[in-house]
Amino acid sequence: MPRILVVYYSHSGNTREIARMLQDLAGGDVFEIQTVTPYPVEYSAIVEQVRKEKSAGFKPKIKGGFAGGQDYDIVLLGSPCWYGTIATPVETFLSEQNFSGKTIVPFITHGGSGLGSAAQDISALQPSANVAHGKAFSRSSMRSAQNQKEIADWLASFL
Ligand SMILES: Cc1cc2nc3c(=O)[nH]c(=O)nc-3n(C[C@H](O)[C@H](O)[C@H](O)COP(=O)(O)O)c2cc1C
Repeated sequence: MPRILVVYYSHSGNTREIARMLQDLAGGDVFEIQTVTPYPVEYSAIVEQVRKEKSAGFKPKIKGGFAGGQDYDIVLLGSPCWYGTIATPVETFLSEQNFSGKTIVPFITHGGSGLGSAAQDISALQPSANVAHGKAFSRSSMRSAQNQKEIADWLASFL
């Protein structure tokens, strides 16, 4: 049985919900990435703040507490889609960890963009990991029973 880590960042709860479903089905450990300074709750405020941060190349500081990158075989890595890719706190996390030789499977919740460039951008930050294509979850349909079956089938395809 592979050793599984579910690690994710979630601002408004969607990615957290998928992370919980994955952990229920696949088992393993869970780690939630949290920023030191929380982002504003209001949607237009966070969208504007992140837009400015990205154009300035700013990476938010995250809370510590995870040091076990080499303890797992499969890392299910969850993020909201922010501007067509993984959220900046996930970029910070990846830039601080070592998942070389490990398999990273992205799962992304989004409002219409799908996976965007998540897999390529994760590979750029963890060049020695095997990064799978991953799975996108639309925030409007992620709670459907159909989706729950899809999640179980998707996990069964690589576990
Ligand atoms: C800063 C920011 C940027 C976003 N950019 C995109 C985007 O480029 N494409 C998209 O489909 N959704 C985008 N969204 C919507 C989120 O991906 C979507 O609501 C996601 O499910 C939120 O996940 P969470 O509840 O785990 O934070 C953006 C949301 C935020 C806050």
